[in-house]
This record gives sequence, structure tokens and C-alpha cells, in this order.
Amino acid sequence: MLRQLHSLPGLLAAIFVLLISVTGALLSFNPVLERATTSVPASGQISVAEFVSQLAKHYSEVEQVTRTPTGSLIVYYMQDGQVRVDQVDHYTGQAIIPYEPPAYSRWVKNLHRSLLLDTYGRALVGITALTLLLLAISGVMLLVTRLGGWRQLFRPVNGTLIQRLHTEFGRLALLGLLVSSLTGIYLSATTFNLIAEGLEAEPELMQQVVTGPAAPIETLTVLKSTDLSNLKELVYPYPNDPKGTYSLTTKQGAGYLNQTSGEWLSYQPHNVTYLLYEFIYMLHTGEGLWWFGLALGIFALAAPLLAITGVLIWWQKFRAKPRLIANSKANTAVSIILVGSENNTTWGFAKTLHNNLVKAGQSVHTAPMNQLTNQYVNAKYLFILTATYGDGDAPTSAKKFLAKLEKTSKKPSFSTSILGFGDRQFPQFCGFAKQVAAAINTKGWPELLPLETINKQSSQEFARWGNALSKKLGTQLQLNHSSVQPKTTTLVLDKKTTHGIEVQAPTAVLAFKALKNNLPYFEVGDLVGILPPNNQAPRLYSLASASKDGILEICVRQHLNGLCSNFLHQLPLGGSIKAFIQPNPKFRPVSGKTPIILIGAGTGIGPLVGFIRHNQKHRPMYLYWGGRSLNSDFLYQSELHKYLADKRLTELNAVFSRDQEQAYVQDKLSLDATKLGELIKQDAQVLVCGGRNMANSIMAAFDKILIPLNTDVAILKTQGRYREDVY
Ligand SMILES: Cc1cc2nc3c(=O)[nH]c(=O)nc-3n(C[C@H](O)[C@H](O)[C@H](O)COP(=O)(O)O)c2cc1C
Repeated sequence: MLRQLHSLPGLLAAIFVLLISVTGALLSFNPVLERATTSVPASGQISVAEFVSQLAKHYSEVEQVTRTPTGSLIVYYMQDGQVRVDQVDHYTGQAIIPYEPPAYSRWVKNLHRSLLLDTYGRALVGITALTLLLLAISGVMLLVTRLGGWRQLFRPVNGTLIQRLHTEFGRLALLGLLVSSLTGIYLSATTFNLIAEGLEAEPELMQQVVTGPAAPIETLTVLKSTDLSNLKELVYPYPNDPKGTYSLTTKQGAGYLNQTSGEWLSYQPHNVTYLLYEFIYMLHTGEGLWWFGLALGIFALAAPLLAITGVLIWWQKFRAKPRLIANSKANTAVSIILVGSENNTTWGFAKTLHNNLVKAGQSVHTAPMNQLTNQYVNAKYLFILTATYGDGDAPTSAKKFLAKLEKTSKKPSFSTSILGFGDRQFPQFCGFAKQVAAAINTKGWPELLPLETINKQSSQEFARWGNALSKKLGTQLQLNHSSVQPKTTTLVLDKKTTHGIEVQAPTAVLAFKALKNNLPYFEVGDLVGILPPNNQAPRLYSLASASKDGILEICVRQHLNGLCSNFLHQLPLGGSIKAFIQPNPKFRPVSGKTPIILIGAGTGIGPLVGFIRHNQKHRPMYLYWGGRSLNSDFLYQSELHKYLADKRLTELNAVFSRDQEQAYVQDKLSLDATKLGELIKQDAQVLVCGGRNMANSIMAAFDKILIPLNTDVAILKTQGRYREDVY
């Protein structure tokens, strides 16, 4: 619901948001330019009387003096029977230039205020401001829900580059967009008289008419006591009119002056509504508060970027949604597939299952989990494929599932199989799939296969589940699916060093270059997907370099039957691979100066060494790493010693399981418990990279280390201070 609320108005209003924000940003430069070309005296320096006396030396028939919000003084005067307008100097009253705002500026202003469409345009602009407000609020709510609370609002976000850009622009410009949209709505409402401006509340100022000859203007008492910085407007009486009065408006109020005595004939301070209007006008335009207006203008530039990235995200999602062929009705299908998904990748897996079952001759009904009904009268199998979000929460298309399940009472004719999609880096790995499995178990629904989980959309794990399912159904299914194949780049092997052959752990450090120096963008800790020849299932490797290093570097351990690892180990220098980048923004050191504890084993050293390499600011970094033998598989040995010497690395703790010490990395952690506890007290972040078993042992060791601190790994994980990249 929140998502629809965010994306629908966003799509409809994108073009208007684009127009209004770009013109708003352009206009925000006007007060800055005006300010730069005008020297404004400080308050208390010069009175209105002093100024008008100077003015009288250059202009004989002044009609009116107006001070713009930025401080420029504009004089309207008669010359040769025509009204002319000049911008004049504050001190001398001399003309600076004829005053005429540039035509383009007026055009931009009109476009911003009314899209050049008068009343209808003004209404459209008002609606756009309202939409912008709705988008800002629903966007924040969406982010808060996805990140698991207000306190997490500034946590790094996952997703594609476009999704991350959309979030970052949004977070950056949020306050500015809220101010621009709220003040814009207010100004629109005053245009359509839905809110009072306050001017109409001013009483009739002319209370009495006094006649008498006009005294020299510089002698008028009120003008002498009014500071020029407070002047808004001074309208002169007609020349030689004995009943004439000056009309004076200042920042504080307005009234009429006796032209003989210079005293107030009447005076009315501005009311609160008017002052509020002026304040909001100033906030919106920056006129009178140029730096604020400029900041708003710059933030407004985020709006087109948000509109463009927002439309791209919508388009990506639209395209990613699989079109299902032969999707039978719920009440006729033999197999029911229910899908819980937020970002659509689970739909891709569901489509592969759907197509395979259809090919095997079954009638299949595939739908979102929210559409659970009790109409599956013909069904023999119910498959539930679901992702997990937040802290073990349901994805959007499954939010209503548990409540609907609770209400179903009939014993079903089908047996169920649940497949959870998740990411082991989250404390609640496949938490929602587990909840669903528990709820179905409580209902007593028969089980076809026990709950299975898929980490990081692994196509291998999915194919394995497919094999188990094939056996159960007695039908051979080919569940070959990988998430939507990203565009690949061809890379050539530039350098290769191999270690660990003597200890039966052949491990290669491979550095690739792009064919035409066009490496895609990536950072240390992101993942590279590599497609082995004649195979569509990519293997993911953690990156030890960033694209700015000019190389793509990975560490690969050769596995006996590993299709991709054997291919990479046998690849000659100059040999090419096809690869794509999968961002992994969570697995990075948090910004700041707090210590970083890097822990890994075997090839897990890859991204850890990359973080150290890029530690130009010498923040404290402690490395714990486990290998087999110092003389055989100590990857990056000389490089790490170089980093120790130049202070990019604070401490190097390497342990070896097949040397005399026979130690694993978790043993070293336990030995260093006191020191590590101290580092955690200093807000250190822990980054772990390596195999799942090693990561579990590290977690167990750390839980013990954290006992005296009254915390544990699960808590550190929720704070983003314990992150894993495991495989
Ligand atoms: C913001 C966010 C929160 C996530 N939370 C969890 C989680 O708590 N547990 C988990 O196992 N996976 C979590 N994941 C991983 C997704 O469940 C996983 O990537 C899944 O394959 C996405 O499927 P979908 O594209 O169909 O939504 C999260 C992903 C994101 C982007």
C-alpha cells in the first residue's frame, strides 16, 4: 500500500516535479545574483529621510521607492510624461541601471508558478507541490519500514545502483523537499484564497485628511526615524496637492504620513497572518534569505534525479515481473505456487518452477501469497516461495498471508513445500519462510518436502531443491534458474599467483583488466558474477579491489569438481571471462574513525585486504586470518607486511592449522578476548569473510567475548557493527 502510494503519484507527477524543481532551482539563484550586485548598508547606518534627500538630487518627480526583499532600491519616476524605473544606489541615490528583470527570469518564474497556463497552471503547480509532499512522506515511511525503524533511517541500503541512488538523493534532500513542498502548498492556497495572506485584514489606513503645504521630504519626522533597512515601500503624494499624504510601508507596519508635519496620520502594525505569509514567502523564494533559498534550490535539484531514478526503478520492476504462460485458475490447478516477493527476483524462480510443472503436464496456478484462498479444490501440491525483509518480516506480496491462513479451517487436499529466499547476512535468515512453515505446521497441513532455504538467490541451491522435488513427484524437473541475467563485461586475465598447492588448497589471486579499459563500477567487498563457459549459472566471488584501482581482483580456491574454479585456475594470462557486478553495500567498513576488526580464512582474505589497501586515512584496522601453512598459502603475505609498515594495518594476526601451532582463527580470537572486548567498547565494527562453517565458529567465539559487555553478535548485527560475507 505504502509502495503504491509512493510509486503511482510519483509516476503521474514525475514530469511536473521535474519542471517545477528545475525552475525552482534556477530561480533560487536570483536572490544570490541580486545580492552579489547590490551593496546594502547595515541597519542603523542610513535613514529613509537621508536616502530620499539624496534621491531628490537626481530625480525631480519621484512617484515611489520600493525596496526588494534582497535589499535593492527601485525608484519609479516621471520623465517626459512617462513612468520610468531605475535601480539606485543606497548612499548617493544615483541611478545604477534601468530596472527591468531579465525576460528569461520572468519566463522561468511564470513557468514555475503557472506552467505558463494561468489559473489551470497554478492549480496544477499546487497539486504538484502536494504530490511532492506525499512522495517525501511516503518515501520516508517506506524507508523506515524497510530498514526496520526510525533509528535505522541512515543505515546503508541494499539494492541496485539506481535503487541506492534514489535512496541517497532522497535522504540528502528530504528536509529541503519538505520545506519547498509545504511552503509551495501554502502559497498556492493563498493564490486560490483558501488561506488568507493577511493583507485583506489591514484596516482602512486613511483616517483623516489634513491639508497644508508639503515640508521638504528630508525633514519628515517619521522618515527620519525609519531605518532604510526597514523600508518596504514609500509612495509620494501628487506634486502640489495640498491634501496629499505619503504612504509608507515598513517591515513592521504601514500607514499614511502628514506631508506637512511628517507625523503618522494613521499607522497599523502588520498582523500575524501577514507576517506568517511574508515568512513563508521568504522561505520558499529565498528573497531576503538568499543562502537559505540557494540551499533549497540545490536540494530541489535532487527532485529531478529522484523522479528519473524513481521512474527507472518502476520500469525495472515492471520488466522484471514475469509473464506467466498457461496460468490456470485457482479452482482447477493441480499445483499451486504462491509467491512472497518485494523486488521480484523470487517471481523469476517461481516462473521457472511454473514452466517446469506445466511442461510436465500439470495445470498450475501461480499467484502472490496475499491471494491465498480456500478454492484450491483440485490441488495436490502447494508450493510457497517467499523472500524475507526487515527483521524477519513478510515481503509486500505476502503481508496478508498469515492472517488469511489463520482464518482457513478446511483440511486441505494438498501437501505443501516451502522454499525460503534470503540472505545469511541478516540475523533472521529466511525468518518469514520459517514463520510460514511453523504456521502451516500448526495447522497440521501435510508436508511434501521440509522447509528449504536459498541464500542470495543461489541457482545451485535452487537446482538442488528441484532435484529433491523431482524425486518426490516422480517427474524430472530441470530447475535451471538464475536471477535475471545482468549485462556482462568481457575481462582478460592480467596477473595470477597461485598458493597452497603443497597443502592441498590451491588458491589463486587473479587480477583482470577490461578489454577497452572500461571496467564497470565496483567497490571492494562487492561481488563479481562469473559465467563459466557453456553454463548460464554465475558463480559469485568477493572483490579484493575497487574499479578505481584499474583491476578486478579475486581470490579463488580450486575445488575438485568446481566448474568455475577449475576454469579460472586453468585460465592462461590473456584469457577472457564474462562477468557482471553485484553490489554488496552492506559489507563495507562504516564511515568514521572507529576501529575495524577484519576476520577471515582462506580466500576470505580478498575483500579484507582490499579494505586495508584503501585505508589511506590509517584508521585502526586489526586483521585476524587463518590459513593452512605459512610457507604455502599465506596469501598477500608481503603486501600485508608493507601495510603494517605504512600504518594502513594496525595488527596482523595470521594463524595456520597445519603448522606446528595447529590453530584456527577463532582460537586466536578467544586468546585476544580482552583486547577485542576493548575494541568493541570503542564502537569497533567486525567484518567477517569466508565459509559458513568458519563464520559460525567466529560467531560462537565472539558471543563469548561479548558476554562481559552484556551484548552479543545478534545485537551487533542489528546495529550494523557485525557484518558477514559468507559462502
Ligand atoms: C532491505 C532488505 C532486507 C532484507 N532482510 C532480510 C532478512 O531479514 N532475512 C533474510 O534472510 N533476507 C533478507 N533480505 C534478503 C532478501 O530476502 C533476498 O534478497 C530475496 O532473495 C529477495 O527476494 P525478492 O527480490 O523477491 O524480494 C533482505 C533484503 C533487503 C533488500
